[in-house]
Amino acid sequence: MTTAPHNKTGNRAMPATGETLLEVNNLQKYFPIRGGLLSRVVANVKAVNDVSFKVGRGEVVGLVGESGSGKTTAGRSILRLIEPSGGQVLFNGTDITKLGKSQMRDYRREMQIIFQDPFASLNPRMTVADIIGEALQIHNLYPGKDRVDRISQLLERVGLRPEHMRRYPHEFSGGQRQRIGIARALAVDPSFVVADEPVSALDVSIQAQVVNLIQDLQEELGLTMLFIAHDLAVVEYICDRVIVMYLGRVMEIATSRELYTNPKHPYTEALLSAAPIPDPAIKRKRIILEGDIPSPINPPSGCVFRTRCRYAIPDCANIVPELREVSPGHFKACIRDDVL
Ligand SMILES: Nc1ncnc2c1ncn2[C@@H]1O[C@H](COP(=O)(O)OP(=O)(O)OP(=O)(O)O)[C@@H](O)[C@H]1O
Repeated sequence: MTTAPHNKTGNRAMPATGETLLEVNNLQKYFPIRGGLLSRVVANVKAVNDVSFKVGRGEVVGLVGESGSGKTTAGRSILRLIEPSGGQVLFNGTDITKLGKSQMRDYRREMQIIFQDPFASLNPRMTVADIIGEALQIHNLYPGKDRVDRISQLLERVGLRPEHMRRYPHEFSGGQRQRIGIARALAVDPSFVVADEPVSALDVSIQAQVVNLIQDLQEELGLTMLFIAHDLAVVEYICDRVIVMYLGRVMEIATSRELYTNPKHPYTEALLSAAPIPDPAIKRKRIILEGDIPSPINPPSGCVFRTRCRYAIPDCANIVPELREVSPGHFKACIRDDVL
């Protein structure tokens, strides 16, 4: 999306209830790299490294960062679509990383995902009714004729027609497929949804429609959402608060408004400087981030961003900066307070 439409609701600093639904503590996901004849672990890709944050009930929190910063891995680890290597994921106060398969079932219903790629994420051999109905069947919801009614309702709610349920994914455009993916995620009435770059694979001309649909559904159903994106304009529009990630770590957390008007981390400053600004009255100097994101196999010592940071000082190589609150609700992981 090149320009962000006006936020209809205004950014809410805190969820309406102020109650925490999701609490992520020191989440880690390492992918082992094996080598040699015995296929031993020779290194680890530290995709998510010590990530902590909270999401309030009804809140929409953005997770942003360049490609490779660990956003998708974090989202999937939280849902246990992949197993975290360490840390806690408290959902409604229960650490779901400790649950067995059957106990996890009830939580799976509560926690759903909208995938990034609507072409890869829908089984081409299943009809739309089977795709949307699969989770209903697993969880024994809306049995018998109610199931068809439920699927019809969901299709209409996402802007498709009930008769579409007999068709196959290849008969739909990218935007329509993502609508099917949204209907699938919402079928079981989840309270929490991870939207993993839900529009980035879509044609620019239809991205705003799908973002608007997600926002309308979020408000209507009171969903709690983790909205993953690398496009800051989308995040500013839809999110209450934003978490900025870089190389597996959290760099900054703030309300959307605060983050956009008053970034406190050099990485956020650089990301924002590269984003298009819908308001011509706001001027930003473009900061070029030199080089590529380093390898998560062997991340820089100290602050992982220091090798690309224009404010780095020698201490940044030695100190892993803690995420600390620099003003109410505004957190940053940077040892320098004198630059931003
Ligand atoms: N299964 C895997 N095995 C090994 N490394 C992986 C695996 N999945 C992801 N990674 C690595 O983990 C790091 C984080 O990847 P991830 O996809 O979570 O980042 P991202 O911020 O979501 O990026 P993108 O926007 O491109 O999806 C990358 O370096 C990636 O190569």
